[in-house]
Amino acid sequence: MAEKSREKPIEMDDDNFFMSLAFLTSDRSKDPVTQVGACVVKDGILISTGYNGMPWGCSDDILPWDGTAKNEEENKRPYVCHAEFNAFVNRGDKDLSGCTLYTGLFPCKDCAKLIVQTGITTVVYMSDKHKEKKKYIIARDILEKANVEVREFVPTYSKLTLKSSATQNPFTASQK
Ligand SMILES: Nc1nc(=O)n([C@H]2C[C@H](O)[C@@H](COP(=O)(O)O)O2)cc1CO
Ligand SMILES: [Zn+2]
Repeated sequence: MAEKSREKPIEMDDDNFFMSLAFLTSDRSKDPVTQVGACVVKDGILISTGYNGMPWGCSDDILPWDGTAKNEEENKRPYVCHAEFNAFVNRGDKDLSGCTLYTGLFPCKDCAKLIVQTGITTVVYMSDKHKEKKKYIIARDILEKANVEVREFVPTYSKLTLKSSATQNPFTASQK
């Protein structure tokens, strides 16, 4: 009997796996404009995940997400917990020193400070679409000054097609 030929599975490395997980996590966000997901990883093991949303117990429906209200306090932006922030909160009592953070969007300056203070040593991001804005210039500067390694993720895995408004691009990876 002829033996069935088996294709060797393509290896899915840490970067492709954990960024995909960050994007999957982002789908839980109620933000209709920008869904962001993040995960924290130590030595190839998942420590926690987070996505952007209102603080626990605050309804998602009491304030508009779209930034159209006249006063700042009537918009969602100042209230929302960022994906990275929630990933840190969700870690429980685990030590984050030496961890890698995967995030769909480049961290803001407040999350950059948390990254440094928690001892995270590497940040992998998919999009830095707001990089010219001051708060991201400052964020990058904070990470650089604190010697946090920052790198852009370039997908190389063929089996994934994920979409997220974090990048405004379909995340269509292909094996190179
Ligand atoms: N790194 C990030 N993580 C996040 O979770 N967000 C969230 C907060 C908001 O819900 C949404 C849009 O953020 P902003 O562009 O208005 O600020 O994305 C935004 C950024 C960008 O700083
Ligand atoms: Zn942030």
